Amino acid sequence: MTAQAPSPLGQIASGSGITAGYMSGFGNGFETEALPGALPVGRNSPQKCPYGLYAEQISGSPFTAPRTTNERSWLYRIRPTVAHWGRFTRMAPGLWCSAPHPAADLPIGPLRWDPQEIPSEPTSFIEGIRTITTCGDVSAQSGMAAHVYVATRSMQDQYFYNADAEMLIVPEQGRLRFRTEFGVIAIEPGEIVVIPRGIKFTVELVEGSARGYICENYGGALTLPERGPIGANCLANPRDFLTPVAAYEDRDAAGTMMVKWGGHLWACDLAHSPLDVVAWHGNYAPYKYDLRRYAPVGPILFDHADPSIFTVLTSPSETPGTANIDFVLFSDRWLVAENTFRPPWYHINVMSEFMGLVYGVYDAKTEGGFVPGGISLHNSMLPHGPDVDAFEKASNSELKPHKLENTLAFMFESRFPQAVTPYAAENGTLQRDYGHYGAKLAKHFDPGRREPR
Ligand SMILES: O=C(O)Cc1cc(O)ccc1O
Ligand SMILES: [Fe+2]
Repeated sequence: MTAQAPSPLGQIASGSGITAGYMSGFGNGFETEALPGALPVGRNSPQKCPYGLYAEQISGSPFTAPRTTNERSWLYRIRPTVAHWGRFTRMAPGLWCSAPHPAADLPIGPLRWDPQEIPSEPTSFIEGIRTITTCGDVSAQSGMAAHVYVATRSMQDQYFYNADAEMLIVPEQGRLRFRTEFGVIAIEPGEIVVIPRGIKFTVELVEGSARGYICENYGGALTLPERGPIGANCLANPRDFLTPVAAYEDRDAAGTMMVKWGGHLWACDLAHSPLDVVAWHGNYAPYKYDLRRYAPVGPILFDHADPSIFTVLTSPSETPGTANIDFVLFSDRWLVAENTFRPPWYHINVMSEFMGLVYGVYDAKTEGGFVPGGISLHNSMLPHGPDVDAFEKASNSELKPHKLENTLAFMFESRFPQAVTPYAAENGTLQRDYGHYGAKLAKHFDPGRREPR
């Protein structure tokens, strides 16, 4: 299980453009060092660590979790986290909310949003987090919040960690560089990054601005779904998940540490960078994944399979098969099913469905309403399905093999109903007439007409 990686020697420098190095595999026990010999051999806690480093363990699971879900890493760092600390004060509540949060006063029904606007004033990744929905309860470690982020500047001497949740980030516009305690992760639209709870990072913009989606997972760590009879290959393959090699900065400069804890943001002054981990080993670490490497499996003769067939990652709950969150992908694929209504069927789902679009057109909807950067929310047990144009097209077109191309939509699907934040309901991006698309579906019933079975 252990992957030995080539380590870049030396330190990371902000904006230096050094190529990020990665190790491959999902949930592996990795080991990596940015200075030769920085990792203690054969033990975790020697009396003195190499190079005068401090040893620190981060436990992502209870110590006693079964081996399959037991997560921890050992970090060898210039200062332990207690030294990257000060007197924290609560930051003003911005637009980042946690569950339970009061729901907007909206009638029940399908909801859809235009893209959130990218502000003209300087806005960092953390400042630009706008919560759209929340569900579950952050302090019960179950449920999630779905956010959009908008950013126009890099975080400068600002560091952050989320004690409440693991963060799954789905960029829609703009490349980002996550400088983390564990190393550097660079991502672009089409890729995702997952930062587990408690891991410190700062976010730099590579271009002028950025926008995307975040699933803040309060519950069980995201993991690969079982493949069952699909076998050992396809869907998201473990080797395509990439974890960074160790990279550190030894930098004594004034900065700010921000922590999200108990549903609030806290900040304190720092005198040195906390990204000071020279070497680490373990299986609790951030990772990235290129969604275009996802190998979809689907119906090859007739019918439309349940979208769970496109699950990339799942956050399990205590109830088998009942996910806290499923992260589901709708990407390029061939539609070949014969005598089949090929788009998603009309649907009422006990799970709630938050959808985003990175690029292209989503096949249940006519082009234009659900656009990249937009959102739809089909909440628990609320009906939804193709609009009238999509229905007519799919019911009448010739069923040749057809490729859905250059499309990337996704769903954060949760067992919990999602509460829309007052911000999302009132900021002007909610499409007021979306809820009525069903009324346009004509009656086709004719007792004298019978389609062949
Ligand atoms: O609502 C949606 O568009 C998501 C979805 C996709 C699909 O292929 C089947 C069911 C479903 O809910
Ligand atoms: Fe659905």
